[in-house]
Amino acid sequence: MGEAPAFIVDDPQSGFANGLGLKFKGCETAAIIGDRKYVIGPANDESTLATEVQIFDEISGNWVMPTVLGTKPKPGKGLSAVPLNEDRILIIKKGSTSDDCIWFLEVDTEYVRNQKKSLGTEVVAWSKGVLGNSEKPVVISGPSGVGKGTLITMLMKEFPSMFGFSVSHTTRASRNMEKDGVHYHFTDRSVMENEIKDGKFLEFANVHGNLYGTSVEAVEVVADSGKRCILDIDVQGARSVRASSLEAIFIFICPPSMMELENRLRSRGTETEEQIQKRLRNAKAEMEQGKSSGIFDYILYNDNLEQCYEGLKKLLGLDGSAAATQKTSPQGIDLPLDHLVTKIENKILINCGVAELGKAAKNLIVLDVSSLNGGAPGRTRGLNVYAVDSFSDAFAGFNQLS
Ligand SMILES: Nc1nc2c(ncn2[C@@H]2O[C@H](COP(=O)(O)OP(=O)(O)O)[C@@H](O)[C@H]2O)c(=O)[nH]1
Ligand SMILES: Nc1ncnc2c1ncn2[C@@H]1O[C@H](COP(=O)(O)OP(=O)(O)O)[C@@H](O)[C@H]1O
Repeated sequence: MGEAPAFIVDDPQSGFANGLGLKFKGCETAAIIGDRKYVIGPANDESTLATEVQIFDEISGNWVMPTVLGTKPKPGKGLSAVPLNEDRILIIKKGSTSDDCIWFLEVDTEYVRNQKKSLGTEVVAWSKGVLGNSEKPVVISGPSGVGKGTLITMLMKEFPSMFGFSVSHTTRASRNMEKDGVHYHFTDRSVMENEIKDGKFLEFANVHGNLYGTSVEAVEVVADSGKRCILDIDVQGARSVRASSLEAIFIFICPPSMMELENRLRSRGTETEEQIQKRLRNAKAEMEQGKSSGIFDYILYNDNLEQCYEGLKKLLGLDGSAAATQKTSPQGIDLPLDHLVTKIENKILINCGVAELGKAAKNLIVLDVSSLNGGAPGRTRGLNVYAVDSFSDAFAGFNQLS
């Protein structure tokens, strides 16, 4: 049996409904947790373009120094604060860019009690509220020189708003045309090994004598932008991802022959003879594992590039129809001033009001708070955001609503 809603705000202008609700005074909002009131809004100091949180401690009767959260709320756009538990508040605000940022704050209650001269709140996680991100990430593997990079570049060029590349870390030297942070994050082995120890990597492997790895951050950055993540990783990495909690589609790319693979590697002209020989030796084992390991959902032969690309698009459901493109394009969420927020257990429903004629954006947005995984600052992204058609769709699974 489901619980009653924690609160439902019928009239946002009327103040704190059920002791937990929202207060809209222009672009200001507040939440009360126990003896503390958290007021969130534009900074009093007009010269700073910031949103601030101020905490009022009822017991000491003191206001705590404001903490800066990020850029100012957008004029005319909504801002809400939802208490999640004793020390966490979810702040929902329209970002300063075209996206809606959802800020999830962990409040340092210790500070409020001790009146320390430090920040009273800390942003522990954030997520951009973008719809259309439910498609599984795509893992692409295959021997060096088979054409993975070429195929991925074609896909990203044709569907720029749909796919985002997971930028790996590597200890290998950069090639002429490669840019740090775009093709790879080029790094030192000792730095990367420490980061691996710190749990920052989803997977890593020694490939052709260098260390390569996918950071959790690399995948989250793409997810936060509302795009479908593409990973270009070797077979060992694909095996690790298969064993991880990341659900993905695994595609292995094969060359038409080893001779053609060698031709492509040589004509690319990015490796020394020694490196080419190493890559060709490794290619044999990779081909065997790729075809027989059971890791991969699909095998594609890259003989004719155009045909292989068409095959890839077909696997990804991109058959060229407008409907397919529409289905996976991310949509930002509008957040008007007069939206309503409802929280039931782990779900928060934002009702953004009546749809503007001709606008595709859905107006009932669900934030699934249970998908937040907690942890260190900057590591806790992953709020699951989706649109529904009706209130009951949002809370399907709860047996009873009061
Ligand atoms: N496991 C793993 N492999 C990666 C990662 N990034 C790249 N690779 C693989 O490392 C191998 C070498 O990549 P690279 O040095 O760019 O050479 P190329 O494949 O010949 O273009 C390829 O098989 C890539 O798929 C990663 O983050 N993790
Ligand atoms: N189907 C194909 N036919 C001929 N050359 C190809 C084909 N696919 C890719 N290439 C070329 O082969 C070389 C290696 O491709 P690349 O995408 O760098 O491989 P990978 O990323 O798998 O190492 C590049 O010069 C690319 O232009």
